[in-house]
Amino acid sequence: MEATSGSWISPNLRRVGPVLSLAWRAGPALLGAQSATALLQAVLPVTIAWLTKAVVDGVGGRDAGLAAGATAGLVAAGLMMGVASHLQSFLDKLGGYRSSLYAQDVLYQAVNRFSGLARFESPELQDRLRYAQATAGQTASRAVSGILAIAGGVLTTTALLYSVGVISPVTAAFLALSAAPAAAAEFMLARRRAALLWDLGPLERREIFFAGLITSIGAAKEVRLYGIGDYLKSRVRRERLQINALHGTQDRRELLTLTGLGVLGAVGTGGGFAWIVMSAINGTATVGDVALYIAAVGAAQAAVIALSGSLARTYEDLLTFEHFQSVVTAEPDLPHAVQPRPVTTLREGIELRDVWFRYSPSHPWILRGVNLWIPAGASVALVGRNGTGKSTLVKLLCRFYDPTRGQILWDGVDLRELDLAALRGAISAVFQDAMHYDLTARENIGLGDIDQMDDLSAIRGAARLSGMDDAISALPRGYDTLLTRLFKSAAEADDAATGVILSGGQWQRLALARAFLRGRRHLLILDEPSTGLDAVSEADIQERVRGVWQGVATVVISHRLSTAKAADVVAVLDEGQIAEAGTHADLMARSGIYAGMFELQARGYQETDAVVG
Ligand SMILES: Nc1ncnc2c1ncn2[C@@H]1O[C@H](COP(=O)(O)OP(=O)(O)OP(=O)(O)O)[C@@H](O)[C@H]1O
Repeated sequence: MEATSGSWISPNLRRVGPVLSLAWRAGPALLGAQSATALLQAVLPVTIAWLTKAVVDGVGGRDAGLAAGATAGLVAAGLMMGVASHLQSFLDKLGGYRSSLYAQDVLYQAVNRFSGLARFESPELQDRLRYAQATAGQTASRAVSGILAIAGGVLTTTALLYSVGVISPVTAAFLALSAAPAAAAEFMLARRRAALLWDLGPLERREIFFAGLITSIGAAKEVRLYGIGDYLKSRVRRERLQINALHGTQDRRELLTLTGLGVLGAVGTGGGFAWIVMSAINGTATVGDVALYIAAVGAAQAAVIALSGSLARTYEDLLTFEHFQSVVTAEPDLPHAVQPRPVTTLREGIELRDVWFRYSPSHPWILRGVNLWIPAGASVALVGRNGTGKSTLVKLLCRFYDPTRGQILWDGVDLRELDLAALRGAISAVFQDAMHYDLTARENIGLGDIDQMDDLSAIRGAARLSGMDDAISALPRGYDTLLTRLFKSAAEADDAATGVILSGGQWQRLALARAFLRGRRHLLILDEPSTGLDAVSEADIQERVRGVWQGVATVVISHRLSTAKAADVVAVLDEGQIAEAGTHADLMARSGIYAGMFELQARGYQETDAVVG
C-alpha cells in the first residue's frame, strides 16, 4: 500500500484534485464560500500582528492617529476573526451534508455497476468498501475542510515568518526552527497512522463479525443452545487486544516524537525572543517590533498546531478517500461487450459447451468440462450430491461469473456478447439462499418486479399463486405488515403492531411469489424451491409452477427426486461433469447414479414414510 512506500507526498497531492472536484460537483457555490472564509481566516492573524506593532509603535512614539487607527483596525479584525471561525464551521457542516449525499450516490451507483459476484467475495474489496462508506459519510467533506485549513495554515505561517523576517531575519530563523520540524513530524506520524488504519482493517472486520454474532437475532438460538457466548466474547476480546496493541505502538511513537518537538519548539521561540529583546535593548529594534514578535509567535504557534492537526487528519482522510476512489473508478468486474446483442426470445435453447469453472486460480475446479443442452420450453432437473457444483452452474447461467474455460450459448450466442441487463431481465429465479428482506410483505414480493411494487392486485395475484395470500391477509397490517421485528414503522405506536416473523416454508413461498410476480420470462431457475416445504405443499407448488411456466425453459435443482422425475430431462452432475442425462425413464433403465439415488430415496419413503433429502 502507498502509505508505506517511498514517495508519498505526490500521491497525496494527486488525491487533492479528486476530493476538491467531488466537493465542487456537490456544491460549487458552497466550496467558493468555504474557500473565501478560509482565506479570510488565514490573513487575519498576520493583519492582527502588524496592527499590534502599529498600536505599540503609535503609543511609544506618541502618534495618537496611528495608535487610534491601528486600535480600530484591531477591534475590526478581532470581530471578523470571531465571526469567520463560526461561519467556517457552519459552511463546513453544510458542505459535509452536500458532499456526503453526493459521494453516497456515486459510491452506491458504482457498487451497483459490479455486475458479477466475485468482487463481493474479495476481502480487500470488503475493506475498501468499508472505508469508501466512511468516505461517503464524512471523510470527503472533512478532507475538503482539511485541505482549505492546510492552505490557510501555510499562508498564515509563511506570512508571519515573512513579517518577523522583515524586522529580524535571525528571529524568523528561530521561529522557523520551532515550526518546521513539527509540521514534518506530523506528516510522518500521519503516514504511519494511515498505514495503521489499513492494518487494522481485517482485525476490525473480524471484531465486528464476532460482536455481531453475540448481538444478532439470527445467531441467538445457536449461541444459547451451544453455549458459545463466552467463546465469541473471547474472540471479540482477542481482536480488540490486537487492535489496542497496534494503537499502543503508534501512541508511544507519537508521545516520543511530539515531546521532542515540544522541547525543540520551546528552544526556538525562546531563542527568538531573547534575540529580539537584545536587539531592542541595543536599539536595532523598536518596542513595537518586540510586540510584533510576541503576537507573531502566539499566532504562529496556533497556526502550526492547527496546521499540524489538519495535516495529520487530512492525510488520513485523503488515504481513506483513495479507497473510495478505487471503488468508484473500478473497471467492470465482468467484461462488457462493446456492442451488446439484444436478448431474443429463447427459440432453440441454452448450451453449456465444455464449461470449466473455478472461483479463483487458487480454488479447485468445480466444473470440469460440462456439456449440457437446456431446450427452449423444456424443464431440466439438475441432481447430484452436495457440493458437486449445481448452484455454481446456475450462477453461471445468470452470468454472475464467466466460465473459466468454455462457453454458454443462448440460442447460439455467447452470454458474454449479450446485453447483461437484458439477460438478467429474461431470467426469473428462486435461489437456494433466497433473501428474507426486513421489509413489508408487499415489498418482499414487489421486489421481484419493481415496476409492479405499487400494483397490489398483481402482488396479491403472485401471493395467491404461491399459496401465501391468505396467510399475508391475516397479518396485523395485511400486505403492509413488516416481516421483521428489527424495525418499527413510523405509523406503529404500540408494540402489538410491530412486525411478524414468518416460518421457513412461508419465506420460501414468498420467494416463489417474488418469482411469480416477474411473470413468464425466458428462463426459470429454481434452486431447491421446495426447501422447508412439506410434501403436500411441495406437490402443490410444483403444480402451480407448471401452470405458470409451462413451455418456459426451466432448470430445477432438487434433492427430492420426485421433483426431478417430473422434469423433461434429468442431468446428473458428478465430479464436475454431467455423468448422465436423459428422461427419468432412460436413467432408471440405465441403472446408473440416478437410478441408485432414486431407489435409495424411494426405499426411504416406503420404509420410514419420511422424506430423505
Ligand atoms: N463463492 C464461492 N467461492 C469459493 N468456493 C465456492 C463458492 N461457492 C461455492 N463454492 C464451492 O463450490 C463447490 C460447489 O458448490 P455448489 O454450491 O455449487 O454445490 P451444490 O452442488 O449446489 O451443493 P448443494 O447440493 O449442497 O447445494 C463447493 O465445494 C463449494 O464449497
